[in-house]
Amino acid sequence: MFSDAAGEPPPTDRPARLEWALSTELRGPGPAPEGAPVTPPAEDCRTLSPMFSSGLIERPVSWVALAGFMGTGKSRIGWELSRALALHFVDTDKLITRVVGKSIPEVFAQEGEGYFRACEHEVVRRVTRLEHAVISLGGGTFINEDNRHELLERGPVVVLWASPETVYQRTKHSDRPLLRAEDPLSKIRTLMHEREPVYRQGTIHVHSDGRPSEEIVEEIIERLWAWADVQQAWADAGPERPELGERAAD
Ligand SMILES: Nc1ncnc2c1ncn2[C@@H]1O[C@H](COP(=O)(O)OP(=O)(O)OP(=O)(O)O)[C@@H](O)[C@H]1O
Ligand SMILES: O=C(O)C1=C[C@@H](O)[C@@H](O)[C@H](O)C1
Ligand SMILES: [Mg+2]
Repeated sequence: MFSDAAGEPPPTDRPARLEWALSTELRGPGPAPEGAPVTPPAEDCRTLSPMFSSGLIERPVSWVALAGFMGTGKSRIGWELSRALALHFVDTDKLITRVVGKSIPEVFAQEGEGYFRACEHEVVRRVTRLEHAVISLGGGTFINEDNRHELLERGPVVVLWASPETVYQRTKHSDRPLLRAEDPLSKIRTLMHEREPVYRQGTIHVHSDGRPSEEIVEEIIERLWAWADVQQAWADAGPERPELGERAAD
């Protein structure tokens, strides 16, 4: 279960295991997440083109993270965005399951949510050091203040939004420990309401309700170009530039 593509067993201590999981994750795109198109773009085989870090591919950013509530599409859209931008793809939930060697429901049940959140923080520290990557976060990752600060310092964070009803439809057949309830739709509404002010602190906000993934990816790329243009204008303006706290394209 834990051998990588080369058949090597993973290391047993956690930091080395995290490095191992990151390096295998970065080796290539791996399988598409649930629901994503089965056939990747023609130029994308198991590994990215050597052009991807050479400056020959025009893209608005070389690092971006996706945040938002469960079921808003971070994993699926992140993977498709990474293919469109020819960037590596890291899904932090998936990375944690690889490092810990348990599914997320198992981690929550056997190790506790606190342990999961500690893993999440460690993973954020590592993924913010990566280059050429699209990072799909877990639904709660951006809620932690330290994580949020580190992510926003690193680059743009695109927040995906969907209505509680859409989230319910997209998650009802899967096991998300925080949505296990007699009335999952009410649980979604309550948790979303609590988290909404925090998600609003993202850089760019994109709605995913009733929209095909291609359209969402296209909008994200357009908004990232607009954001990058503003960053460039600030950089060109030199020391007289406006406050860097201001954010574009929302
Ligand atoms: N735009 C979309 N249209 C239709 N289905 C979608 C769309 N985006 C995502 N989905 C589907 O919704 C389900 C949940 O999506 P996904 O796993 O990407 O959400 P997530 O935000 O990563 O959730 P989590 O926070 O729990 O990891 C998947 O089956 C996915 O294929
Ligand atoms: O919103 C959350 O807190 C979570 C979302 C999922 O992505 C997983 O990270 C886990 O189920 C917790
Ligand atoms: Mg996900």
